[in-house]
Amino acid sequence: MSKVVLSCRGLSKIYGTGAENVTVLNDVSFDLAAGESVAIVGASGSGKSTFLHLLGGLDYATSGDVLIAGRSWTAMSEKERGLWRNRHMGFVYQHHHLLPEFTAVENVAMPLYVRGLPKAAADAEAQEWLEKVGLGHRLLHTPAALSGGERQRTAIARALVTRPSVVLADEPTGNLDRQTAEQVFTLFRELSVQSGVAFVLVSHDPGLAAQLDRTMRLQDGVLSDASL
Ligand SMILES: Nc1ncnc2c1ncn2[C@@H]1O[C@H](COP(=O)(O)OP(=O)(O)OP(=O)(O)O)[C@@H](O)[C@H]1O
Repeated sequence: MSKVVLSCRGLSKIYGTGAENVTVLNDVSFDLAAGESVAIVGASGSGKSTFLHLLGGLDYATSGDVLIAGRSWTAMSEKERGLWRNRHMGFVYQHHHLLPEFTAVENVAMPLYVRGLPKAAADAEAQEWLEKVGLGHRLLHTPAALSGGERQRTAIARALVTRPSVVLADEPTGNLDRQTAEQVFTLFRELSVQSGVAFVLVSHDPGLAAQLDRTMRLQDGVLSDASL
């Protein structure tokens, strides 16, 4: 059995209090092995983004816990969470979240600067990743001078440059046209497989979900295997 890199145990999330409350996650338990990929599907409002935020330690569960590489988010301070995310996790969202005043290389190198890597070494790593996503000819462009697909490829390079254990992706190609979305997603999946990164994808697109190892459905607060 391969190593578990992400484990959630009895995870619940209730928004609001009293009669107004909404139970979005109800006692969810789930393990992800190193290098494994899973798609989370579910109707709009079923709690997919909430779940992803909790997996990334970006929000607080009402009860239960998430462990990343063996460490629990609830046992960490905000500062420790930031360091642990930088060490173990990559994130890609529907919107690229690139910093507008920095070049593609600097955007990709940003998590390495945060780690304290000297700029020249970080930029060299970032350049390698931009070449892997087919943007070796766009190194010094700022986000405004990149196409939508190029921005998402830059965001993918930034998520993988730290060689994380887990990547969380929330509709990573949701803003792209169908053909570009498929190309960008296939590249993302292939690079994750090559790097041995575990992958959690939230997507409305069954075609993308089908490319991953497993599909799980979130419905009425319960996470279940969608193939059953
Ligand atoms: N801060 C909040 N306070 C109260 N309710 C919230 C909050 N954030 C989300 N919700 C509710 O929790 C439920 C789940 O929201 P979430 O965004 O996780 O769903 P989703 O499955 O990602 O939806 P979509 O596919 O439309 O993006 C929704 O009913 C939403 O209204």
